[in-house]
Amino acid sequence: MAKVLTVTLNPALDLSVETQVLVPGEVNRTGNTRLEPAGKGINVARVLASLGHAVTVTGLLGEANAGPFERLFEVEGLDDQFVRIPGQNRINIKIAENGGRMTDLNGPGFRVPDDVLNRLQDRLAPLLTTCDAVVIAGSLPADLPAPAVASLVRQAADAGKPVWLDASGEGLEAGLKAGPFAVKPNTEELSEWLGTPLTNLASVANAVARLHDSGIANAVVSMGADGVLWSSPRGSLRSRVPPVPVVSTVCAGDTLLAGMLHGVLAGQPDDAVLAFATALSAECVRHIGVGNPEAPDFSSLLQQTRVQAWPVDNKTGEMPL
Ligand SMILES: Nc1ncnc2c1ncn2[C@@H]1O[C@H](COP(=O)(O)OP(=O)(O)OP(=O)(O)O)[C@@H](O)[C@H]1O
Ligand SMILES: O=P(O)(O)OC[C@@]1(O)O[C@H](CO)[C@@H](O)[C@@H]1O
Repeated sequence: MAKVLTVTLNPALDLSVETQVLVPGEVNRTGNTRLEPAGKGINVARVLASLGHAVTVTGLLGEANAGPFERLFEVEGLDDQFVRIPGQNRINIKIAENGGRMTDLNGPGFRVPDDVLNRLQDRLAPLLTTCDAVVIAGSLPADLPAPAVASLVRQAADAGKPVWLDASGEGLEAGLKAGPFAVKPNTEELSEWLGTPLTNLASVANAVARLHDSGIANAVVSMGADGVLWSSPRGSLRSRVPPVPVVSTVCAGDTLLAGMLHGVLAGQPDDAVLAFATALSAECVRHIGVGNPEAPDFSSLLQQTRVQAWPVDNKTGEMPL
């Protein structure tokens, strides 16, 4: 099994709430609620650890409410190398309505000290000597400038490690310029990066071609219920998800990324990598929290997941997602 380092610059306690249709401005009675330490890199780490990998988690962690995170790292066997900073980790609210609609309320995060990037890079340096891959995932705290993502991607790439990047907005734009090995935007994030709406598979493929033009070897585009498009130097594959009841789609992208990294590091064939990662992300949406590879019916989900080759240069036609 591999050694993976995940970087989370803006962790969050996720407050997940299941409810009927939300009526703004009214008292709404909820179903299940759960408060859990999260943030994209931490979610990826949990899935990778459950798949048997040795995972180190780093990034920035607010000291004021670090306790639940520290307990999670201990229980899940994650090596905690977070840089502590003053202040609170944000609380993000995830409202899952029983009709499948999700509403995310994500906070800006803590204020960071001036020397924080140097401290983080000092922490990363020895960790980069021993890991097989690096995941940099999630947003930046409000006052950490986006070029910080580029600095971290470059540091890991200069150490010879493949970087898997999952960022959005300015962080994505800056990070892409530093040449990560793989990037996992969803269609919304990719559309924002490109500055054009993505309405069909041909437009997604066009955006993916632009990622390749800018030097990115692996583009993994998550398209929600429409599955995944993975384009690499070996070609393009498109997966379709198995039918599942949807409770919460939060963490589905993180689960997908972890599943992809798991298969790639194991040297599995591309279609098997994508099928496994897609099935695991579909498992994830059936409940709150990250995907569970030990789900009793996981092999059935995997069997129902379809993967087909997709010609990325096919930019004609109005092929629906
Ligand atoms: N309704 C659904 N049914 C089955 N699978 C789904 C559904 N929604 C998402 N998935 C699976 O999860 C993957 C990731 O979902 P999505 O594109 O929403 O990621 P994301 O926006 O990055 O998620 P997040 O950032 O909340 O982790 C999809 O590509 C798909 O494989
Ligand atoms: O605000 P960001 O950092 O972009 O996203 C944070 C977040 O929405 O991502 C995870 C799901 O992918 C959640 O655990 C967390 O709340």
